[in-house]
Amino acid sequence: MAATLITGIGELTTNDDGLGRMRDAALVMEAGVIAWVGEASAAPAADERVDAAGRAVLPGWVDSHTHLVFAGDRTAEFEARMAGEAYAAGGIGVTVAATRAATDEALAEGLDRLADELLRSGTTAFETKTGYGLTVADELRSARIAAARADAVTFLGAHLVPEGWDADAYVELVVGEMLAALAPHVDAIDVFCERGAFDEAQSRRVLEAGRAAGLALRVHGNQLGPGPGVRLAVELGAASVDHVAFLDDDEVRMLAGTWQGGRGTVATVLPACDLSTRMPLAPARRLLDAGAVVAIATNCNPGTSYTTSMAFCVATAVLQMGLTVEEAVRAATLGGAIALGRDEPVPAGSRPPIGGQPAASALPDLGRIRPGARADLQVLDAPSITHLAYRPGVPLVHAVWRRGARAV
Ligand SMILES: N=CN[C@@H](CCC(=O)O)C(=O)O
Ligand SMILES: [Zn+2]
Repeated sequence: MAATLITGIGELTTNDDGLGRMRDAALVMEAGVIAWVGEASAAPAADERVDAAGRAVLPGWVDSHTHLVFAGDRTAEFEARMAGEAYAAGGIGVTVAATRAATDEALAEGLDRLADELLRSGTTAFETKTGYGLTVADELRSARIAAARADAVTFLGAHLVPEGWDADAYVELVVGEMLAALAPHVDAIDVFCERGAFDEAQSRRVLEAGRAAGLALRVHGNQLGPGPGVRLAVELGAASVDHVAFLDDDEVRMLAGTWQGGRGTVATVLPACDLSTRMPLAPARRLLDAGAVVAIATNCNPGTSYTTSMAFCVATAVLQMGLTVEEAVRAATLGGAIALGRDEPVPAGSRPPIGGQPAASALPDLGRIRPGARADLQVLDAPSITHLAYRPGVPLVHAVWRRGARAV
């Protein structure tokens, strides 16, 4: 496979502790991975040479929380919310009905459209969830469709109690027949632990069953108000707890404490969702100050956050959550990779460090620009990552490489 040299990089954000943030840099990609990183003046020869002309280069975004397998539209619900109505978990049911009625082809086309949109906006790896099927057959086809395009797939059968079901009986379906059908196709299990969705005992039942099936754990927690989601995620060693808009000091300390002496639970903040539901912004600044590991993701879904723009989320995290640009970029790249257990290479036949399905072939790490990492990067039409927040809303993506191939 031909080697590509990108030279003339004005500012290179590597997320690598040794390499840091470099000026006048160059890198070489070969066979889908980064082969060399260093000063432009020391760059080796390659088959193809690209001049970045002083632009900034950074890892592609790693969007670790999306819901992209769905049909239907919730514009009216959004309008009502902007007119003052509160978001309620029950809105999920509208998308469930439309998703069940859609053909496989329509669902796959919808996913492809959003995945292409992600790529055009600099996202080179993404997770997506089931959760709009809520029958064994509908969840299974969502997982299969997702697996054809996403880098990681999460089983979210416990998204909402479907109409006509008793909550505890539905949980038994999720942890029984549904989990058995989906486990071979997914990396993780998730539960919406919130008033109007699943309570603490039901959430625990779902997560413990997922863990017994060898899956990594995720929790939608503390989104609409204080609740048991974060404590449960920490107690059970979840890979991530997502939303975290309502956290007390103990919960912040608890999340930070999970990183003392090993892998912990990533706090994934979803700034576009907080804005679109008119909820308080998650306390990302407090989390970082306490020593927690934070990821930023879009939570792209038709109800609470219909955006694929990680750049928008990064700008919001800087302008409204108090992160520096460097912290926000790290959370939206390496933070996402950590949440997905992909921040280190995964040898063939072994599981990613957070659990999940054994990798069929070796998987290079995501979220960093360093030798051996997957060659996923974006070139900005700007001299520095600072422009992501300094010029909010401006489409700054100049070029994208994914697995070493030019994608944009
Ligand atoms: N909170 C639960 N699930 C989604 C919302 C899904 C929907 O409203 O369709 C979320 O992450 O915000
Ligand atoms: Zn979500």
